[in-house]
Amino acid sequence: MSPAVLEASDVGLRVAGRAQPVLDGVDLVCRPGRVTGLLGPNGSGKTSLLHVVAGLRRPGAGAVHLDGADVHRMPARLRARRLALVEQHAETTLALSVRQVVALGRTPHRSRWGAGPLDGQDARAVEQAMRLVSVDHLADRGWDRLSGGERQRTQLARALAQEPAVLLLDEPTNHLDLRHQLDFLERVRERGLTTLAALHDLEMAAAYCDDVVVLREGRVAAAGPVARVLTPALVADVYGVDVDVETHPRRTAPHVRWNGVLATRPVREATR
Ligand SMILES: Nc1ncnc2c1ncn2[C@@H]1O[C@H](COP(=O)(O)OP(=O)(O)OP(=O)(O)O)[C@@H](O)[C@H]1O
Repeated sequence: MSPAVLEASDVGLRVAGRAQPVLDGVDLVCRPGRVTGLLGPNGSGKTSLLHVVAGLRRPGAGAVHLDGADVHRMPARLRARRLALVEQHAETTLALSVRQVVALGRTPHRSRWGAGPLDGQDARAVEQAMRLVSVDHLADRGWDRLSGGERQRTQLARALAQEPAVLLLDEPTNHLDLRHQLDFLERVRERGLTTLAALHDLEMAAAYCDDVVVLREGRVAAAGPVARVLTPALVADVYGVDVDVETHPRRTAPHVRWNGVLATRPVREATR
């Protein structure tokens, strides 16, 4: 499926029992085929925004459009064909094999009565997705027996098997070792899908994102091309951390080197 434009405009979200909005006036544009990093401290609203953008949570204000169509008015099946979300925690006690978990990604493409074995394009998409993120050797293993990193890669394979136009990733590399982190983000980039990925690692964001959106307390603190936005001043202001942003000697992307927590500026926790 060709990459799409994903736009959120003036999105607001409130939850019962919390005085401050979780999201407030959030604007976001994810351009076709580009990787957009969603950054911000703990509790700044990244997961909530991904859930709104994925159509799982309805915003109290504003709207999300995918190629001009309102995501929250799309039939669920169509939305599931176009948007794939890889959640931060993929816990399950289901006794499914890795292949069966990846095959769940084909559900929105199959007929409602197609519960039997996959064939044709469905089977090809599952095998290709497992190969792409190197879980094909685990295909017959029980999903509940996998390590955290193997699970995370299996969830990416499920999302890729879905053949979406937009890939939404919530801290996709938090269980992965360094090699698999780099490999994972490389594979995501290679797919050329419109991607929105919540990331904590600023160095990874600098290396793999084209654009970033930085949230603070549910609002957009900065947005734009990574090299323009990810500056020492922004990181000091939003995270309360002293960093240098340099030209990497061997890569073209900027390189973020942290020096320590800024003593003079306590990190603001989101008001809970
Ligand atoms: N259903 C809810 N009920 C109450 N508070 C909520 C709810 N959903 C989100 N919040 C609050 O909204 C804020 C944003 O949460 P969210 O999980 O979106 O942040 P995040 O940026 O993804 O955080 P982290 O980096 O820690 O994963 C938090 O303070 C959270 O406690």
